Amino acid sequence: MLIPVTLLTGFLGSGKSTLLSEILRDQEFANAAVIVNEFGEIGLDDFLVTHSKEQTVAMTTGCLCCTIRGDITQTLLDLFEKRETGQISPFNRVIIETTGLADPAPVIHTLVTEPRIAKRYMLGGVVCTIDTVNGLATLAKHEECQKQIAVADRLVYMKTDIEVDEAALHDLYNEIKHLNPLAIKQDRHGVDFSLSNLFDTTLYDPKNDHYDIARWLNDNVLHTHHDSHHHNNSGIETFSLIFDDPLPSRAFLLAMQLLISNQGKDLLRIKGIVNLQEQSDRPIILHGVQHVFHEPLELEYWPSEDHRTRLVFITRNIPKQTIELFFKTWLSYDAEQVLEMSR
Ligand SMILES: Nc1nc2c(ncn2[C@@H]2O[C@H](COP(=O)(O)OP(=O)(O)OP(=O)(O)O)[C@@H](O)[C@H]2O)c(=O)[nH]1
Repeated sequence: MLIPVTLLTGFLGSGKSTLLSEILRDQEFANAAVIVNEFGEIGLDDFLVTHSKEQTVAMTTGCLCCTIRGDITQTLLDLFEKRETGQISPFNRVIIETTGLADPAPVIHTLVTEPRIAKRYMLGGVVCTIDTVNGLATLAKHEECQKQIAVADRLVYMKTDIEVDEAALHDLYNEIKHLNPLAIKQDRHGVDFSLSNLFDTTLYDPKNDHYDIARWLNDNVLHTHHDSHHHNNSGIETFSLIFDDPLPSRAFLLAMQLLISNQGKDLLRIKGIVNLQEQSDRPIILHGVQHVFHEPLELEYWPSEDHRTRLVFITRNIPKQTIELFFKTWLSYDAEQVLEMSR
């Protein structure tokens, strides 16, 4: 059983620590281990220190972007080791709070690509807090904030108990909907706010013991409201591609590889389920963040009646038409042409 790791992101002062201490006060998350990247300052909530001391690791080695990959690997391995040897209580999940300025991508890369980590942990999702009081201004000024929002699975609107200009709030919600229509959004002070909904956003649904593609892709948002072609100044957009017929494996996988190696940094996130001609009864699950891809997962069976290939993209400055045309071109080649081009 892999231990899920949830990344808690959000801009400086947006409420990450506040949300985290709330999580740790909840009985349901009593067995969570916490890693805090402090960026050279001590900001741990008192509660957190007293209640889950031995399971809280503070990393103060500097800028997350530069040091995180080595650090996070070592920290996660140490935690696991201590868990195995009984030095700390057997945590069942890990929450990593990143610094406000950090790009979540390096942490996700580490989780997915470092083999010792991938054997013990899995990405349980990315949660991003949003400061509804200062959000619009921050979004306009900081590209990394837009990116944090774009790659998140769950967004939490914080500080909604503070009165702000209705029109500004409306603009903020709109802006966020365009940056990330797929993420499930919650109002921290809303009546139906639920901490449990922030976790376990993976394909496998442990409650019902099956793969839940619809929940994972959450792409019905795109189909019902049309794809988000709205261009704001961030250039970030979300769209899905659907292929009705099974795809030729070689052409498809090569196209995917080319796309990732050439456009990787602007493919903020790709998720999908793929029907390949050669193995049409066993779908392939794709999951990537920028130029890093999980080893494609092969399912034994189709989780639902829908056997179409469905790919969801969150891109920056790559319009849907470009990707669509790219696949169309590749998939139109016959096997021999593809073989020729892959040499
Ligand atoms: N009224 C109100 N205040 C909040 C809420 N969330 C956070 N705050 C306050 O906002 C300030 C910043 O919150 P933190 O939780 O420290 O934010 P952070 O994202 O961890 O900040 P950094 O660690 O600096 O990146 C604190 O003074 C919090 O008490 C909220 O929902 N309502």
